[in-house]
Amino acid sequence: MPDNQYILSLDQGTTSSRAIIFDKKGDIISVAQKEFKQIFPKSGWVEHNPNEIWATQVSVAAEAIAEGGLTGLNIAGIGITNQRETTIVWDIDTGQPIYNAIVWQDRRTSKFCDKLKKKYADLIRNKTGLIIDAYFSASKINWILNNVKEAKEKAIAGKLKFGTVDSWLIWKLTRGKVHVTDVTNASRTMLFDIHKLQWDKELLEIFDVPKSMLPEVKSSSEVYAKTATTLFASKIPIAGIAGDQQAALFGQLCLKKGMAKNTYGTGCFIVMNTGKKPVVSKNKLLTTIAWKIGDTTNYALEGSVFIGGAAIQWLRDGLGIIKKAKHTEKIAKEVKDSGGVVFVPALAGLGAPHWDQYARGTILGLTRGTSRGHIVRATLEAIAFQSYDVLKAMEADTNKSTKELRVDGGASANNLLMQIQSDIASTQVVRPKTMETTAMGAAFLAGLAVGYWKDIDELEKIWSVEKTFNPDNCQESKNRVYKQWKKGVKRSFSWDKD
Ligand SMILES: Nc1ncnc2c1ncn2[C@@H]1O[C@H](COP(=O)(O)OP(=O)(O)O)[C@@H](O)[C@H]1O
Ligand SMILES: O=P(O)(O)OC[C@H](O)CO
Repeated sequence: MPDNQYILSLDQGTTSSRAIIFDKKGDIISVAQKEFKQIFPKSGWVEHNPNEIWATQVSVAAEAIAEGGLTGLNIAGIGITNQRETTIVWDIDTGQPIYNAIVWQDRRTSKFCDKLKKKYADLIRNKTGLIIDAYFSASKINWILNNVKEAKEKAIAGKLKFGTVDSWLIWKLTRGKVHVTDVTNASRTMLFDIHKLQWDKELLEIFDVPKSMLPEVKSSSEVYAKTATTLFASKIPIAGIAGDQQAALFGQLCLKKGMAKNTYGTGCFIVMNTGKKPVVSKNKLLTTIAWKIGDTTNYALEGSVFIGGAAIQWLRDGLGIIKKAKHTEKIAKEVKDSGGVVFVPALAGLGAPHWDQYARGTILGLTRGTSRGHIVRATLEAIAFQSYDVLKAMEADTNKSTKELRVDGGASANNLLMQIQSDIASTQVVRPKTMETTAMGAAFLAGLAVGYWKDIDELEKIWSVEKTFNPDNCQESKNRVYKQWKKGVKRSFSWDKD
């Protein structure tokens, strides 16, 4: 591979599209990022404009290439990583989406999912590893087909395509020639059998989705297609795809069974590599596909916490008690503990391991002595406690204690939060030097496919530690606050149910 070659990673997230160029040492050459509009048509509904997703993504890609002083000829391969579950349906005749992208956070299909739970909970869990919830793509496709004029007829006639964001981007990058996804994204649709690695006929019937709409499912690291020449003035191989949480697991090099990472972004996503066999959770975690490279499929357990850093945003934008997210560390240090305050940030229901879509945010234990510091500290504790609840469930499922948790995402910059996490979970919390682990994971997958990096050993040399947080030994106080937390969580359950 000549020296002037790089890997371009497209990281299409919930709030922004980013493009990052990596060199062989894993160093970042350039980054470009654009936010796009969040559309909230009704309470609980969240949409994106797929054309805006595409426009922002392609423009940041061009910007990153130009900023690095490069052209398409310098890009050895493209890796794509994306917000998962978000559902796009488009018409192959017009090339246009028939509805906005329905975002993973969207709750409009909750009632439909409630009905399905009664009959299909076990069947769906056994085939897909998932717990029935509006979070996943299947009920969102069903909604589009039943609510957009003529959609059902067009779908039956084979005129519509469905894709998670990776599929949509590849469709656009190839000017409508290639309709693919990878196993990690497919495993989040609720239509994919994670054991047989294929779309499942029975699930397609339950959700009333014609098979012709679905993309071909590929591994996470192979050349799927080349970009259309008109885009980057050269045909660049698209060579890696993974959902963003799986990409982060790979980018954190959690390649061995038992290794786990937590991404502290808007939500918290804790994912543990469980090796070559899927582990069926007895504790309401999701079984999902970590990646497939060659013929080898790696599985993972995942716990998604819906509100993580978003709780900090709420302190800033909702309550107005902080000016910047990063101020939380200093403010929380003004008090020695949360003074008995417990904040359960169930602002969008509770995800793993509770799965209560009717839970709502709860602040308990207020007294006249409660200060802003207590509430801010309770918020940081809540992020750590929610993640710990998931970790405990993982430990119970795998019969092993977690020795090390690798961390990334915006809120992992908060040293106090990381220390609280280490203390409460009694585990080492390890923050890497390169925090762009999601983009890096997709770059690694693409780079392996095109021979930019030879093998995993070469990747191991790239990842390095920035800071390690070691747990304190205050078991007694830990037990006390955790007990209070559990009490608070119970109080938040079913709050919004009639
Ligand atoms: N120093 C900090 N302390 C606590 N939370 C932070 C800090 N910096 C950023 N955050 C939170 O991290 C989130 C942004 O992280 P990011 O990884 O960019 O999220 P996403 O990819 O989900 O958009 C925001 O919700 C923000 O409130
Ligand atoms: O875009 P993020 O980083 O908020 O991640 C979204 C997840 O993939 C949803 O499952």
